[in-house]
Amino acid sequence: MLSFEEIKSSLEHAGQSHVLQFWSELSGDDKNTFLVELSQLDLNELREHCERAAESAKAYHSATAADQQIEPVSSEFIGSIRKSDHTALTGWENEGFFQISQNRVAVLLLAGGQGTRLGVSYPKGMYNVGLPSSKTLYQIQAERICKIQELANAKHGSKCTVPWYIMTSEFTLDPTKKFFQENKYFGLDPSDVVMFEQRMIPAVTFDGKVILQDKGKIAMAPDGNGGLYRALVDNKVLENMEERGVEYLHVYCVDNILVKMADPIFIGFCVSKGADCGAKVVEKAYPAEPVGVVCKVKGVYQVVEYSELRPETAEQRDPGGELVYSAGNICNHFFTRPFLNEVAQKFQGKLKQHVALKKVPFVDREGNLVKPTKPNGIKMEKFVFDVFQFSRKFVAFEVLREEEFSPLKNADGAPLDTPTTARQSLLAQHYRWAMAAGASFLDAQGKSLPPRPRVTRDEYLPAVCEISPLVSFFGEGLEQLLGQKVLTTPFLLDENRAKELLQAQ
Ligand SMILES: CC(=O)N[C@H]1[C@@H](OP(=O)(O)OP(=O)(O)OC[C@H]2O[C@@H](n3ccc(=O)[nH]c3=O)[C@H](O)[C@@H]2O)O[C@H](CO)[C@@H](O)[C@@H]1O
Repeated sequence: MLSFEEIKSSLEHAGQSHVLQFWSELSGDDKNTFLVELSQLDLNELREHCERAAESAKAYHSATAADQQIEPVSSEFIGSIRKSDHTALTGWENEGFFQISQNRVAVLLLAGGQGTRLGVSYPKGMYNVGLPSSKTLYQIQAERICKIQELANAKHGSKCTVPWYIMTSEFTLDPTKKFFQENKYFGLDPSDVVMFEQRMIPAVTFDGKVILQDKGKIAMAPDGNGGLYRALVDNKVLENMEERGVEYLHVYCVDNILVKMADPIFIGFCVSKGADCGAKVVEKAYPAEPVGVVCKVKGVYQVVEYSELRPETAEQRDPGGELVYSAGNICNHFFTRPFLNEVAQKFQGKLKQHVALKKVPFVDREGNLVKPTKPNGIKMEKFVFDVFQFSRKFVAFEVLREEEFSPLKNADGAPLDTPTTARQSLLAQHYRWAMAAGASFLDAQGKSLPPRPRVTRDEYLPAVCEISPLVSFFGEGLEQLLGQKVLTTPFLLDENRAKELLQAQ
């Protein structure tokens, strides 16, 4: 820990001496806590950070939009589930399973966000969207890892591991760790779940002053999901991957209830194409949908984030009436370990800083706590996809929204991306799987329910059917369990029920 004098002089040097303006009013304990916090700041970079933030704030409104010199990616460039034949899909899947069975594949969860829009005080992964099983997002994801290992083992006679790397932040590390411990890591080996923390950076006023959220506390925020690359270095995560022989990473965000972790088709597609970097996309649903778009900027593949895409660009349509910028980013990325190494060594300091203007509570000069009603602060964030530009071979892969994308962003009451839409998406998918396996449903009074094999989350679901990932990941293996079965809604297929169904045959 640095001494008070050292910190004082560094803050003066950075033009931030106001940070200590209430020092004399703090208790001994508060002084200590504050010194610890200040010692952890990168004081050498503080001046540059504050100056850059102030410049960004000035440039924010006058800036040439990030989406200038933007071109759509051609549809031929994008690999696609919909447009590929059975042979191609099976080939990629086999390749993916082979790599998994050889311990070359890991998944990496971005879980450092604060989930402000959802409005919960705990990590989003701990959210229970109200499924019959009451499973949380973390549990669903953990069980998918168990299952993918089992499927790869069954195919290749292996005993493989898919390590789970989880990037957390100061907000999410402790509760996430505790939650996993309390739940015995949902059946995974704790040594294969590697949690690490991203850095936090100070929020700054429009004129470049660090914001005090309390007399002895700076307003800090995680450095964006692109903080991943620095966090990989800080926490020696790439070394851990190398020791385990991991070559391919599937990086994903916490809130998509349909995420296909370590998806063998996606991994196999990227590996077969010799890609070092890849992204899954879905067709954008409507122009203002809050998803980034995969496109080219100045000839280089990139994602332009929804917050930086002008409405007039988002609304452009081709002569057939389709959105021109329709390749919606679902925050599912593929990276090779060598590519991540290169990014970590050469490029992570060069990643673009994105500016978000936020309402940041602060203490004024008199020491009163103020909750601003309009934005007063700047939070700088890096984005995980900003490394695509450094890729030698980038590929995009289009998947089906109803099978793979239903994010939880907003609290119930909002029209989309809520606990209700997430729950409905999963239940609709599981109902379709049961139908495809040959099941039919009765209501609680024993009356037969009309089949709707192609139902989606936006339609009326005739029956409630939830299938544990420990029983089936992709809908596989259900004919044997559910074929010709008449099931009563609500129906929960967990491992015990699966055993009973097998024994009854
Ligand atoms: C920058 C980014 O990736 N944007 C994507 C993100 O947008 P969106 O704005 O929804 O991004 P979120 O804020 O939800 O963050 C995405 C993920 O990154 C994590 N996180 C966020 C901030 C942070 O400092 N640390 C951290 O780990 C979150 O926990 C989450 O798992 O998902 C959308 C799909 O749902 C995509 O269309 C957007 O292009």
